[in-house]
Amino acid sequence: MPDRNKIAVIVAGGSGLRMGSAIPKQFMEIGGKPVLHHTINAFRTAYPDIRIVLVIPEAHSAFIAPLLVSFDEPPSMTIVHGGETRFHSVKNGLATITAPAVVFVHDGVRALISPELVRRCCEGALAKGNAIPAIEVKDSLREVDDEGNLAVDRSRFRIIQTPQTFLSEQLLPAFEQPYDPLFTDEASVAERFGAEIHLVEGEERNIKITRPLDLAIAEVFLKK
Ligand SMILES: Nc1ccn([C@@H]2O[C@H](COP(=O)(O)OP(=O)(O)OP(=O)(O)O)[C@@H](O)[C@H]2O)c(=O)n1
Ligand SMILES: C[C@](O)(CO)[C@H](O)COP(=O)(O)O
Repeated sequence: MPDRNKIAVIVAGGSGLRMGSAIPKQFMEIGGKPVLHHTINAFRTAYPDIRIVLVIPEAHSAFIAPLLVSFDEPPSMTIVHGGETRFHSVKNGLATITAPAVVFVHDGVRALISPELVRRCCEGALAKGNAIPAIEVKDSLREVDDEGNLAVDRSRFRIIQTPQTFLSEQLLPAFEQPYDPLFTDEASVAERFGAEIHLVEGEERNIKITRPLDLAIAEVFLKK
């Protein structure tokens, strides 16, 4: 397959209610730089010519300028407004894509991602159409319902991460489907549209910064 454009749709359109911070978590600083700075840098390190599509709520526009000045060399970046749910935010980001590309959809708050994982996902998508990073479950699992709870075999499950990476011709048509609350990630959207999903090895450290404890963990890794 000839060399393809690479586009990272970085979704940061959420409100971060579980973090409970005054500043939205995607703009909080770690090691003197906004969380999104670290996320964007991992993609630029993996592929210096990558195009970044950053999805943020209109209400957070004031945070864009400080983010841009945090880079020595500002990235080539398209800014798009977020939607009501993650699905709608991703859809707004995908609307900017007009030519064939490898598309990474990544949670802006997964700032600990390594450039190696970005490259692994790209190679997987080029080989199989999509690549979804996943890690094994460390804890015991129980299935809970109204009747009680039951131990389940954890080896049958995986924890799913981002960047969920696709050839654009597979991902864009899938996002024309009507929204379903079961669409918690891009793999679920593409699968409903008929795609076979391919997992690649994720990273333990690629956490989604959700609560204050996650921020403390991120500081350990990213503080210089
Ligand atoms: N309408 C939305 C909701 C979420 N996201 C993004 O999807 C990623 C994963 O969501 P999560 O971390 O759960 O973010 P929030 O929705 O901001 O958090 P909370 O549920 O605590 O409010 C985040 O990068 C978030 O900004 C988005 O772009 N648009
Ligand atoms: C996409 C995701 O990060 C994969 O684990 C996750 O599904 C996002 O869920 P959220 O409820 O929107 O945070």
